Amino acid sequence: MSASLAVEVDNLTYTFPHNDKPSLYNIVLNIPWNSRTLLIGLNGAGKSTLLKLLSGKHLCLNGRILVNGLDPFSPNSMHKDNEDVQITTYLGTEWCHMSIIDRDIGVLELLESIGYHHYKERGDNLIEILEVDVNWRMHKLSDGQKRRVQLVMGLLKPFRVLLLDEVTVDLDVIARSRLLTFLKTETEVRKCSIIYATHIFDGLAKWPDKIIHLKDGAIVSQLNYKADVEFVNDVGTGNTNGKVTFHEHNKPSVTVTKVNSLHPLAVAWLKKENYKVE
Ligand SMILES: Nc1ncnc2c1ncn2[C@@H]1O[C@H](COP(=O)(O)OP(=O)(O)OP(=O)(O)O)[C@@H](O)[C@H]1O
Repeated sequence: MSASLAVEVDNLTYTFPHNDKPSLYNIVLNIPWNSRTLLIGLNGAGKSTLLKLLSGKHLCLNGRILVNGLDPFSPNSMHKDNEDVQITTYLGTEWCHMSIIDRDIGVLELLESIGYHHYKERGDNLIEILEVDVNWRMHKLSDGQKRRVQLVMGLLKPFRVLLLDEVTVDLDVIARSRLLTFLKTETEVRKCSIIYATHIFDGLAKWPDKIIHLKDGAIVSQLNYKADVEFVNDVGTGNTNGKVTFHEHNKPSVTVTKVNSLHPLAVAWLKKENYKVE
């Protein structure tokens, strides 16, 4: 089945049972294939609720949601398509807290239990990117190492639509940057799209195609990244915290001055971790 858009949402309003107020209002979204969308918003803005609805975790009663042309709540949407690709992969909070990751179990055993042999080439690529050692035992790992194993597991099967709800908080900057590069390449080389909700913007300057700002359950702004956003040097003011200027009738419609950040230093240090300690 071939859907012309990765995700289509029309007039979606969602209220949790026993809540008075909707958590999402009148959401309209058209996400094309081969795209990367960032969701930005304060705590409680509705990012997770939107991703959960797209993943079929909640039933949408008001409005229409199609992911790969299918209602995500219908059982058909869970099936793989004929290229052995999972329609939706949702990596969010509950997934982060799965109990298996704290058990006394080896990484290889864990991966084999979810089809490592079937997806061996992709699995080995992810293992290398996320620097996972298949001989590790889960209960002896740090939080970040556990998350890296989990990401290998979560991404082992190719997806059509990946919904990421801030799952990179535990990763060091190198692992995060390699993961983001892997995901970007995925959307460039095969038919798939990613929607990523995050509060961490370091290293994302060249990543998205689209940025969506959610506020109190509503989409209040959207930018098509390439056309709308330009990074400029801040000449003369000495401002190092960054300045954003909105231009009403121009393209790009937003200019962002380059900012001072410790992110490049952290990347440089961690990339050459094989220093000898004196
Ligand atoms: N299970 C639930 N039952 C009732 N209300 C909920 C539930 N989950 C979320 N909400 C409400 O829905 C609104 C949106 O929450 P949501 O978790 O989508 O925000 P978010 O943008 O993901 O926030 P954060 O950045 O903190 O993760 C909030 O007002 C929240 O209180």
